[in-house]
Amino acid sequence: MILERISILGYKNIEQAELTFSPKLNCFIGNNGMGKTNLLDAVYYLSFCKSHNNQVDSQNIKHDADFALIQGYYLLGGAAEEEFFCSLRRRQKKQFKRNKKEYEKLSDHIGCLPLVMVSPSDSDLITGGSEERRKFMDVVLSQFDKDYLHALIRYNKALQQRNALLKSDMQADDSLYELWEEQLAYEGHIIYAKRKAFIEQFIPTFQYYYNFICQSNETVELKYESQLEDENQVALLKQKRERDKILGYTTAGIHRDDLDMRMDDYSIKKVGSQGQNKTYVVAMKLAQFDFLKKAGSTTPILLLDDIFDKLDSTRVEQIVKLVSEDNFGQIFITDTNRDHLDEILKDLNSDYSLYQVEGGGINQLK
Ligand SMILES: Nc1ncnc2c1ncn2[C@@H]1O[C@H](COP(=O)(O)OP(=O)(O)OP(=O)(O)O)[C@@H](O)[C@H]1O
Repeated sequence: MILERISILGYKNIEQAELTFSPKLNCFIGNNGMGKTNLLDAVYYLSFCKSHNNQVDSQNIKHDADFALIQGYYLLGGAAEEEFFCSLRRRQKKQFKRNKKEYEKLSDHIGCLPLVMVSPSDSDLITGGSEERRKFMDVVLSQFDKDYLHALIRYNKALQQRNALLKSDMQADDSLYELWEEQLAYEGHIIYAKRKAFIEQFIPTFQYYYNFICQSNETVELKYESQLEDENQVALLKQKRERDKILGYTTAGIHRDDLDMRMDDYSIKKVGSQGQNKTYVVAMKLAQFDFLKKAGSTTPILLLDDIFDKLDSTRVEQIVKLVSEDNFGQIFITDTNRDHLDEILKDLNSDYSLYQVEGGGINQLK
C-alpha cells in the first residue's frame, strides 16, 4: 500500500501542506516542536480516524482555525488511486469519506489502510497501566480481524451495561445481571482466544527483532495473562457480583488482561534501562508490522517517529539495516539529527524523499 500524496489544512500546527511521497522512504528533519510528529499524526489519522496522541478532536484543529482537513491519495493494489478524506469541525461530528462516499460507521474503515507507528510514547507500553498493553493487542487485531473488532465493541457495551447496574441505587434483578454476564462471557471468550493465538504467533518474531537490534545475549519474553486462562467467566462474574456491587465496577474479565514483559527473567519495567526499554518496544512494533503484513493483503505503512533517541550506535546501526531492507514497504521517518538519516540514505538503493519541517511548514528538499 502506498500513500502517494497528502493534502493537509489546519491540522495542529500545519496550516497548509500539499506533499507527494516516495513509495519507499520519506524523511522529515527539523528541530524540536516544528511539526514532524504532527505530519506523521495526520497520516495516522487517515488510518485510524483518530490522532495517535490526542483523542480530543477539537485540540487537533489548528488553534486559530475553525476546521481541519486531511486528504490522502493511496494505491491499494487496484490500478486507480483511492481518496480518503477527513474533516474535523469544532462542535461537529467528524466526517470520514472514501472516494467521496461517507462511511456509515467509522469502524468500517479500520483496517483499510493498515499502519504501524513507532513513537516515543510507546514507552507507555512498559511504564503505563495494563490498558496500554491491551490497547496494543486491540490495535493490531482490530486492523485485520473484523470479528475481533465487533466482539470488542459488543463486549465494551455489555461491560458498560453491567457497570451501570452495579452503580445504580435500584436493586436490579439477578436475571438482568445474568443477561449481561452471559454476553460478557460469550464475547470475552472470542477475544481471549484471538489474543492468545496472536501472542503465541507474535513472540518468535518479537524475539528475533530484539536480538537483531541489541546484538548481545539479553533474552526477552512476553506472556499473555488472562483470568480466562483457568476460569469460566460466567461463574467468575457470578462469584464476584456482590463484591462488584460494593466497588461499582466489574472486576473480572478480558478487560483486565495484561502482558507480562520480561528481560533476563525480570520484569522489564523494574530492570530495563531506557535503551533496553526502547529496544523492547521497537521490537514489538516491528513484529506487529510483520504480523499485519502476513495477516492482510497489503503491506502496512510504517511511521518511525524519533526512533533513534536513547539507543547506542550498535542499535541505531541495526535499525538502519532493518529499515533499508525490502521487507518494509513505505516508510515515514522523522529525526532532529540529519546524521542518522544520511546513514540510512547512503545504503538505500531505492528512491527517497527528504523534507525540512519548520514552524508547521514542510519543504521538500529532494
Ligand atoms: N491544535 C494545535 N494548533 C496549533 N499548534 C499546535 C496544536 N497542537 C500542537 N501544536 C504545536 O505543535 C508543535 C509540536 O509539534 P510536533 O510534536 O510535531 O513537533 P516535532 O517536530 O515532532 O518535535 P520533536 O522533535 O520535539 O518531537 C508544538 O509547538 C505545539 O504547540
